[in-house]
Amino acid sequence: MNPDICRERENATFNTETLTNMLDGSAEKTRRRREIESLVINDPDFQHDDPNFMSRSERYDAAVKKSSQMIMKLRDYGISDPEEIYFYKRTARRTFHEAFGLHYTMFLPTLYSQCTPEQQKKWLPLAENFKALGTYAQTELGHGTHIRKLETTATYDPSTQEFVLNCPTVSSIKWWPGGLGKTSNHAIVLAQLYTLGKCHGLHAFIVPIRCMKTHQPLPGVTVGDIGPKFGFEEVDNGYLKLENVRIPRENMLMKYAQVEPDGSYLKPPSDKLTYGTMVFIRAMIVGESARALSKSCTIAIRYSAVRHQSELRPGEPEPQILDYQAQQYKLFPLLAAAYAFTFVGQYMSDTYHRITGHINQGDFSQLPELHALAAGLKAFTTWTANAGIEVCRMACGGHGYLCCSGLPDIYVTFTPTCTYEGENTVMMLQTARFLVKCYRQAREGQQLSGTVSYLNEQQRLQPQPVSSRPTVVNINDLASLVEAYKLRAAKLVEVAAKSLQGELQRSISQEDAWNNSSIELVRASDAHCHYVVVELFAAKLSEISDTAVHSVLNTLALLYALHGITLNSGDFLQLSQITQRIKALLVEIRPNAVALVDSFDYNDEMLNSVLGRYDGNVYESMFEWAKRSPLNRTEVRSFIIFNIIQKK
Ligand SMILES: CCCCCCCCCCCCCCCC(=O)SCCNC(=O)CCNC(=O)[C@H](O)C(C)(C)COP(=O)(O)OP(=O)(O)OC[C@H]1O[C@@H](n2cnc3c(N)ncnc32)[C@H](O)[C@@H]1OP(=O)(O)O
Ligand SMILES: Cc1cc2nc3c(=O)[nH]c(=O)nc-3n(C[C@H](O)[C@H](O)[C@H](O)COP(=O)(O)OP(=O)(O)OC[C@H]3O[C@@H](n4cnc5c(N)ncnc54)[C@H](O)[C@@H]3O)c2cc1C
Repeated sequence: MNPDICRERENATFNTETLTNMLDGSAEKTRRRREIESLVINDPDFQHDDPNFMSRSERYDAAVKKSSQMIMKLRDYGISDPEEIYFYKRTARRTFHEAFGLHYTMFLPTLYSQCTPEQQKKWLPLAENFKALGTYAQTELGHGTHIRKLETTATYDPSTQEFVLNCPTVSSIKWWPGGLGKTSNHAIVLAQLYTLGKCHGLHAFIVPIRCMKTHQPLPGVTVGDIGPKFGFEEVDNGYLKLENVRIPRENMLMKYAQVEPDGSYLKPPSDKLTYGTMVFIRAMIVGESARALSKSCTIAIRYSAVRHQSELRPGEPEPQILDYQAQQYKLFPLLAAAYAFTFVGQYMSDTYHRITGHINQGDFSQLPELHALAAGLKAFTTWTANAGIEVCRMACGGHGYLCCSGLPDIYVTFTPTCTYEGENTVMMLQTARFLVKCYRQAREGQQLSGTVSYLNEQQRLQPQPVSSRPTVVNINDLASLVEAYKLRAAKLVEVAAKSLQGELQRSISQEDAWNNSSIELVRASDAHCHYVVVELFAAKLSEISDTAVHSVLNTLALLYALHGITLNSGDFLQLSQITQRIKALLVEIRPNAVALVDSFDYNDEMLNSVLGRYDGNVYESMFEWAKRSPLNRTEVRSFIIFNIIQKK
């Protein structure tokens, strides 16, 4: 064990196991999670070479094999709890996505949430036993964001009681769905529904695309892989062109909307229920932001504890780079964000399941807030985590740029979260749409609830416009900082609403006024989400009984909130002493930095990083890893070229 990293652990002021248990929910949950992870770690079937030593085709084949092995093994172990399945798969896939990922994350959830009981009876056994292997095909070459303009059509033919599916143009070819290219034999296809000559907008259909016996594409189906990407090399994101493909009427997901045998259309309680799977994934992505950022912090902070470089004081030994204030200022606010997002991810998941429970009982009243919250927090946390992973990589110097550091793989796997499941700017504008509506309701005296109730407070404090009120912040008191973030959010929502109002008074259209206020609208959503994160972090602290853990997390929460103020100082009165306070907090956090990342409890296999190894023996393992590179399998490779050059 590296002596530096041993010393770091000896210096901690709290018990990492206590914090790990808190993050898991209990000591028993920690035990069970580790037990499940050890099933993977100790399984020779999952000991394979680094995918970075493989070609794209080899990586895809290995991913399919791993997905298949996981299915068999989970069955053999009798593991069926969704959270335990997630622990098992997360350990097995390490930093990469799995070939059957979309089947689990979107195809199955869509069947669960949008099939009638009769349809579930038919499709769930097929899908849960992987006979029907599916994906979620919504995006087309011409449209990803603007789904109301998707062009694929499903036209009902009452004479045969079938839908006829077509991609009428090049731009209507389905493009991007994960697992579509080579893996899936079915797809949930989002298409414009036409019946009795009328278009009823986007609806979801189960479309067989490959033969379940031969896996060959079915008649009328052109399908394939879209080619190499920035990352996601294990995933066969694909294209799908449908030409007069006929499916039975029963293949339209009819829990909310129906087409009768004669072609008559029965509309849903809300036309946004078709969008439900997207809200689910957005909500879950918030937790993924926390995991990607906490892994990156674990790697960068452990490495910073064992890396010695440069000279702090002449003549003294090279210090640990973690002792540089600049290094701390890079990493510790990200560590704080990783904890903040861990708590927000738990809150978002709980809120999603609570509200969808009400929706399943027919109460749709909280759907707009769920959509706005999931959209905003997905954008806010992925943008922060995405940038943070890069900071962690660069904080590791040259070795961070090696694949064996784990950081490039974490980055290229995580970065599309800012785009897929709703491009982040578009998501922030969706949240702004909800905030402006709530602001107007508050001004009319309506009582708001949930995360926007602060907009009522702002009205009671009239007539002073929020923007004129001084932001007096007690920089040592988290409650005071929460208030500052609340005031900032209220102020920026008011600024955005007034910008819209001003544009409208210039008698331009609502749409143009909206577009001309987009900067203020996105800033208002960002401020709202930032307030929600700080508020939730503070609320979580009130649940912690262990004084040592409470103290270290309180320090992180203060750092997160104060650092956020310095990043947005234009919105707060730049309090000069904040920088000094931040420096003092960095010093406070320094002895606990390694223990704080240890508490995330990532085992080396899942971290997949020679820099972030628990034992800190980075150089030895880097050298061993490099020697395994395929290029090193022969001592001399292109001697023919050398000979040609030498002959010249
Ligand atoms: C097992 C688990 C593991 C988890 C582990 C996680 C890891 C996960 C790995 C996954 C691996 C890759 C997975 C990528 C998979 C894709 O990327 S799938 C494709 C994703 N595509 C998108 O997200 C498209 C984004 N675009 C949209 O959602 C819509 O076009 C927009 C932007 C919301 C606009 O929709 P629109 O119909 O034009 O609506 P708009 O006119 O803006 O608003 C109309 C009203 O509808 C409301 N509305 C809009 N959308 C919604 C909605 N969804 N709900 C409710 N209301 C809504 C608006 O709020 C508005 O309400 P009001 O203000 O009128 O009251
Ligand atoms: C790795 C990966 C996996 C994916 N998996 C799937 C999948 O499984 N299934 C599936 O259906 N799709 C999938 N997608 C597609 C993904 O959902 C879309 O790429 C995403 O919704 C963004 O849409 P777009 O590509 O059309 O971007 P665009 O909307 O064209 O974005 C381009 C720019 O236009 C801006 N813009 C667009 N509209 C507005 C607006 N109204 N106001 C202001 N700015 C705007 C955006 O902010 C952005 O800056 C995947 C994508 C990736 C990268």
